[in-house]
Amino acid sequence: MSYSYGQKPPRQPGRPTYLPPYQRPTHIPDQTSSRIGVRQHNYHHRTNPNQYDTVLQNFNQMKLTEHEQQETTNTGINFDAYEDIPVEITGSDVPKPVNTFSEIDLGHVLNDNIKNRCKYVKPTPIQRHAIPVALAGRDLMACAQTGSGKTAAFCFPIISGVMKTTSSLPSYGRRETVAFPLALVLSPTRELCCQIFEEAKKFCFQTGVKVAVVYGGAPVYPQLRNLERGVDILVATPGRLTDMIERSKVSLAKIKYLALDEADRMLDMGFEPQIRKIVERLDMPPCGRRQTMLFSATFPTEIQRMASDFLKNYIFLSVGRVGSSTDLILQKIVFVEDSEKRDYLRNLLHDQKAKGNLGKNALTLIFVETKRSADSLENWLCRMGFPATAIHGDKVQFERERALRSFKNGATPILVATDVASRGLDIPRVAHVINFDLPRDIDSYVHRIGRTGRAGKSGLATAFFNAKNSIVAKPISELMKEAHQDAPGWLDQYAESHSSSSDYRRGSSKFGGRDFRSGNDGSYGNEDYGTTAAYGGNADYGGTSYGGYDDYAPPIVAAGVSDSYGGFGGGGGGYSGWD
Ligand SMILES: Nc1ncnc2c1ncn2[C@@H]1O[C@H](COP(=O)(O)OP(=O)(O)OP(=O)(O)O)[C@@H](O)[C@H]1O
Repeated sequence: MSYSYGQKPPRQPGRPTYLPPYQRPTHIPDQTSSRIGVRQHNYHHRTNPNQYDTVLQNFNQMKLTEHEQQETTNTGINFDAYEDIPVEITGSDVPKPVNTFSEIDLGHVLNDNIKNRCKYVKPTPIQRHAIPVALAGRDLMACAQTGSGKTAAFCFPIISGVMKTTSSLPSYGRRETVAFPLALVLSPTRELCCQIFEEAKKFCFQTGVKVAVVYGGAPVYPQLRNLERGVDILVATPGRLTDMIERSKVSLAKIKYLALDEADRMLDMGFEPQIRKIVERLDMPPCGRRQTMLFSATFPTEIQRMASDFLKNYIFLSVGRVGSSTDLILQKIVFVEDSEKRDYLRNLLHDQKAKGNLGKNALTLIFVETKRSADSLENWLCRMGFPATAIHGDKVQFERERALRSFKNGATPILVATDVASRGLDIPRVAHVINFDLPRDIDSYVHRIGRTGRAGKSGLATAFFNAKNSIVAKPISELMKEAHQDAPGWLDQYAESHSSSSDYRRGSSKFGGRDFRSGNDGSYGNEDYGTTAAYGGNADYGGTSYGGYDDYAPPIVAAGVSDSYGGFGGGGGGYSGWD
């Protein structure tokens, strides 16, 4: 069955036809496109007819100027966007937040780097709260919205702590055969690992602190050579790190600081055993003798409970509702059947290009579900004349890096990606995220759309929805409303029809909005975790969510991995396909 966009989709009798805001004729005349073939008269407002248009107008006012598009520094951050954000801190003896970097004793050189190299004028809310907690030596579980500066929030205290430690240690006089880092930062993907490494190097300039990186898919010898020169802070993906530890190239015996970025991903099904091995069964000092910090934008209750094994007397900090998206991202959801997605996408991209309403240098990131569909969509886009490239877990690392580079520098301003690019990547000019295929859980959606609207800038996120995506109808609708955006009425109808089914998971109140130790009774700071009713019997982390995310598939030996391990004389054994 086929129908044109804007007509009532099948099997939802009574649903008002939804017309996306950018296609509406009123208020913003130049947003209407004949290309997309919308029947404008079909649109009926549900509640407040102007609400969505107002958001769009706001977006247009906020949209990236060409100057902003080109800038690579962070002076343009819109801190006002974060000022009235709700903050929840639980735990005992919580250190006071700060308002400025100069209030924090990070040391002269690091402060200088923050100010002059990074051009950070003042700390973001997560930094204001997390840095004092970390500097006080406390363990921390921290959640804050995508693009709000979590990397610096864990890097600054670690660098500062390492600087104090290294000054009392002899400097590396010769090449070491075993590296003994003082700090370990773990991240789930190779690209994120490289990004954290680059950020950390920038922060460490002239501090004397040595940063190194190890990640899968890349030749192992250059990484080993760097380690031999000495390393204070090691940024790593778990697979390659485990391999290096088992081959006695790295020892964790001197670790004082452990940070897990995207911690919920690192501890979810399939990956938890590998993290547990690194943190609990190799030579890492135990909980209490190291400082542990976990960061993410999403933190399901069940994962919080698991993560608490790695922490001692920790502080839970959430800035913004955990798992929420920022108001800076204008979310649009359009009903498109699978068979019509490509046509819709083509028209959308043509339209975007013709109007230039996202800025001349805008980058567009398109998420699909599988590696195969990433390749296929990339090919199709290129055939249609769009400059596109693709990134996914079946590409060898060289191809992945090349694709990302050509996207970042604008040579191919369209990137088709699987979830391998959904978390953490900070690409300033991403103005539009398109969920060509919606993910099956709301957390992935939050991370994906979070590739735009970063560091106080605005962004646009469009999702193609059809009946197959009913599982996320309710959480997306809630997320949109929470971000003061109008979810279409038909989405709520899908949400209602689906909410009673057994595989529904993660309504907005369920997936870690607060410290799991708190329970529902507000008894914050309960250290004996007596209020476990908050997570007991929680079935919302059901097993259906992870199938299909091929880049995050549970451990398998990927082709690229065995290549890169050739130099070690064989496969790494148990090395996972997820970096
Ligand atoms: N205090 C600050 N002032 C200005 N810019 C900042 C500040 N802190 C961080 N940034 C910038 O904000 C951007 C987003 O930061 P970062 O990548 O750490 O976000 P994040 O919270 O880790 O996001 P995600 O959840 O997607 O991983 C980066 O470009 C970073 O340089």
